[in-house]
Amino acid sequence: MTDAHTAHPSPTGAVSDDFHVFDTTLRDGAQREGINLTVADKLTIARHLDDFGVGFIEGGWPGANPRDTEFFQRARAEIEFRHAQLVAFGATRKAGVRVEDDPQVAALLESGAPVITLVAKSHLGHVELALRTTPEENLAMVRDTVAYLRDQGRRVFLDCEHFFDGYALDPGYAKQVVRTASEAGADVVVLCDTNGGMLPAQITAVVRTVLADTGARLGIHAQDDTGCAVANTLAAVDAGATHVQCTANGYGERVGNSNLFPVAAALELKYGRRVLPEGKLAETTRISHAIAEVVNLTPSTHQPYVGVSAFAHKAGLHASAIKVDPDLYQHIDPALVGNTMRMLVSDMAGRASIELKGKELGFDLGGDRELVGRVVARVKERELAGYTYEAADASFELLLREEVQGKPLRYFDVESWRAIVEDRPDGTHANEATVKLWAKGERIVSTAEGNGPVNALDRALRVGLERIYPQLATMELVDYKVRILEGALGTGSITRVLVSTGDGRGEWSTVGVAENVIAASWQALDDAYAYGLLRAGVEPQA
Ligand SMILES: CC(=O)SCCNC(=O)CCNC(=O)[C@H](O)C(C)(C)COP(=O)(O)OP(=O)(O)OC[C@H]1O[C@@H](n2cnc3c(N)ncnc32)[C@H](O)[C@@H]1OP(=O)(O)O
Ligand SMILES: CC(=O)C(=O)O
Repeated sequence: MTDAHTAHPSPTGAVSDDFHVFDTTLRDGAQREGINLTVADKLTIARHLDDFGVGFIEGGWPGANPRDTEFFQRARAEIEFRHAQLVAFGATRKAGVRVEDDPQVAALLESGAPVITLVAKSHLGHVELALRTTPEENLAMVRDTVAYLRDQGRRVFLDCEHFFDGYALDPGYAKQVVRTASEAGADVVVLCDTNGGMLPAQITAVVRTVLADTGARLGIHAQDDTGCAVANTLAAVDAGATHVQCTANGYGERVGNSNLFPVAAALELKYGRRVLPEGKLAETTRISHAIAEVVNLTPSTHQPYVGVSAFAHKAGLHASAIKVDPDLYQHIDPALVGNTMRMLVSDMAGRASIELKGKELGFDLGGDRELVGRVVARVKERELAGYTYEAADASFELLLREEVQGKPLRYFDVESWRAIVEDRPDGTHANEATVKLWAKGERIVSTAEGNGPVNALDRALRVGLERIYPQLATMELVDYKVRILEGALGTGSITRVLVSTGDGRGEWSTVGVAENVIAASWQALDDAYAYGLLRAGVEPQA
């Protein structure tokens, strides 16, 4: 027998083998509805995961489809893993087939992966109904496949599918599968909550008993069907599991898998266990978002630790305590996971929220209670009218500057604007807008067409102003959202428009509210360009 550790030494930057963070984004994560990865996507994600510092990256099922087979060929040739070992996933040999003759097992070896995870049945119902074989043959399938792959110099982990449900049905048989795998040479036997129906207390009790009764090294693989996958993973660790299987952002079959990022953060920060290379925890937010980008899913804003809202504070009472010490309303310092604290301004804000937000924007408002009180009152009044400042930081900053300086910040004054939509007999529409403005003492009358009335208005405004403010040429609208606030009033409802604008260096958001969607859009555009010019360092009008 070749020793797997000798044949495939760990990458130089790997953390201790005593505890495994095992990632299965490229296998179980790829089983999520809506994720369709190319080989190039898989290679990119593998690089991100290696960069993060997980110990094992399960790359897929070689032989199951050409993409996974190619992934292993290319990963070996193209990626120099610094922290992780590549893992190939597959099943135990088929019932009644010699392991040497099973093409699926041969494909696992051909993948060249130094580590192989085998999925095996440990639930008697599955042995009888899904495998259509006997309990004894299932044990032989486990024994033969593990021993054969070990003989071929591979390190082997064994996933016991449906372990917890199987244990409830027949604990003796479930444990026999664990012992068989361990005795045949599996380094870790992973107990899987495949249907994801378990709760943390059940996991702790079963893992503790199986560990005591078998002495095998145990791992945990938890699906998230009860919303407890992360809790179940940690419950297994509490009971002695030393190998956790997770996926980036919790992607996985059905509702998902145990989320790698909160699990790694909890292990490092709450358990005090070093599971990532030095300095890598602070990369958590970046890696989470980078992987979301590759799989083409918007990162969840409310994901623990890494979401943009994970350390965003809205309530005035929270802000008043945070002003004294951020730890009073935060379970960790966000910088530990590469995230940042943010203050949200809304009608739930109090003085402290405004002071902290002001500080974030570079204003020291601490000494002026009267000023801060005025800003709080204005925000509450405007939010009642339909404005929302938590989603429109730039409009809030303009409001704040107006209160601080005692007058609005103006780059241009509006005499009037007009937008026309012409319905033509052939069903098409012509959209035209005219704006009349004053800027730097000059009267400007500008007309433009657009693919809608708001676009025409936007273009007329820019065309008119660009000669005076050439900085506007770098700015573009990147998002436009409309929301009807009083649905019951139908077409007479109040409309809120949120606009995001970018200048190649960053983005900012502004808000407008009116009974008329075009008037609300105009307000948001007016703020957007005023804020953009402020960002560009242009002096406002006196
Ligand atoms: C819990 C999990 O998520 S495990 C991961 C599951 N992932 C996937 O299934 C994705 C990749 N799968 C595939 O591409 C295909 O299902 C393949 C290539 C693996 C197999 O395809 P097919 O040969 O057409 O078989 P099919 O998918 O219909 O059925 C699976 C077969 O494996 C057998 N099988 C299931 N589990 C095991 C096991 N642990 N050990 C051995 N055989 C098994 C089944 O009994 C069935 O056998 P049969 O063909 O004799 O009926
Ligand atoms: C192996 C696996 O993905 C499961 O049992 O859920």
